[in-house]
Amino acid sequence: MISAQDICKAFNGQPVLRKVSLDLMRGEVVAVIGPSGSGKSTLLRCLNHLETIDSGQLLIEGEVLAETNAAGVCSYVPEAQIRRIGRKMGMVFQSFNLFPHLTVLENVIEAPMVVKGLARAQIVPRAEALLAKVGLLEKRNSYPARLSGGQKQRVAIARALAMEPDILLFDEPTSALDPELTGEVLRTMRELAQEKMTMLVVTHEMGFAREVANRVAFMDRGELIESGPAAEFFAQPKHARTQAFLHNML
Ligand SMILES: Nc1ncnc2c1ncn2[C@@H]1O[C@H](COP(=O)(O)OP(=O)(O)OP(=O)(O)O)[C@@H](O)[C@H]1O
Repeated sequence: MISAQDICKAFNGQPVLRKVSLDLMRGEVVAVIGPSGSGKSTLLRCLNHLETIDSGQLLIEGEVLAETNAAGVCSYVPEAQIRRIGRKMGMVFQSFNLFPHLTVLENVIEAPMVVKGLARAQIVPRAEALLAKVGLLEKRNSYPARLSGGQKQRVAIARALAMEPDILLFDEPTSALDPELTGEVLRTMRELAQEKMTMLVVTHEMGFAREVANRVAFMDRGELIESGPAAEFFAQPKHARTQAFLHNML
């Protein structure tokens, strides 16, 4: 699980996250929604240590990643620990971030070989099983340039799963896709949710948030305004800012 408490983050003196607190329990799917520029991606990137926080506390699977003392000084655990904790999380980006010079299969086996030191023969069967799971086994020798956006994103999901993470973080996984290709990616994510994969999903897909997420969190201007069970959240948003946002989106 993830526990983020009172996370603050500024870029060039401009606050982007203002005391954001969010918990993600094991097996839970949480969707983070909100207007453009509200800090959703920054929050996700802070959880995955792609950005550092200025203050607050981050716990990943019960282990401290960063904490802030009474004097307000924030410190991270040592680098080796950061890397080990980081491996508990897999990340899927809006822009896929596949290696263009590697085939689909090579993309999936790269990190387990380089980061975990697994032998190729050890990881290939698992990589092939993951590609079969996302419906792309027949593309294993293709290069990313030959795939559609939806296929690329499904490879990116298989690649993240190949590291056997406890938690998957998705940063607007369908935003770069043509509308007709979002369905196949959302279907894969829905299957993962059914298998009780713990997932935090920054998304503009209200349908996904409503149907698949257990909980929805709404961010606006760097603040986490409210969060709650998906059905309740959509039926009875409590805060006026949430109501206005949903009114425009739905
Ligand atoms: N590396 C950075 N340097 C400076 N400013 C940044 C950086 N990353 C994000 N920001 C700023 O932080 C604010 C929040 O950005 P963020 O990408 O987290 O928002 P978001 O809610 O994910 O938006 P979107 O839905 O458009 O992706 C924005 O004003 C953005 O310009």
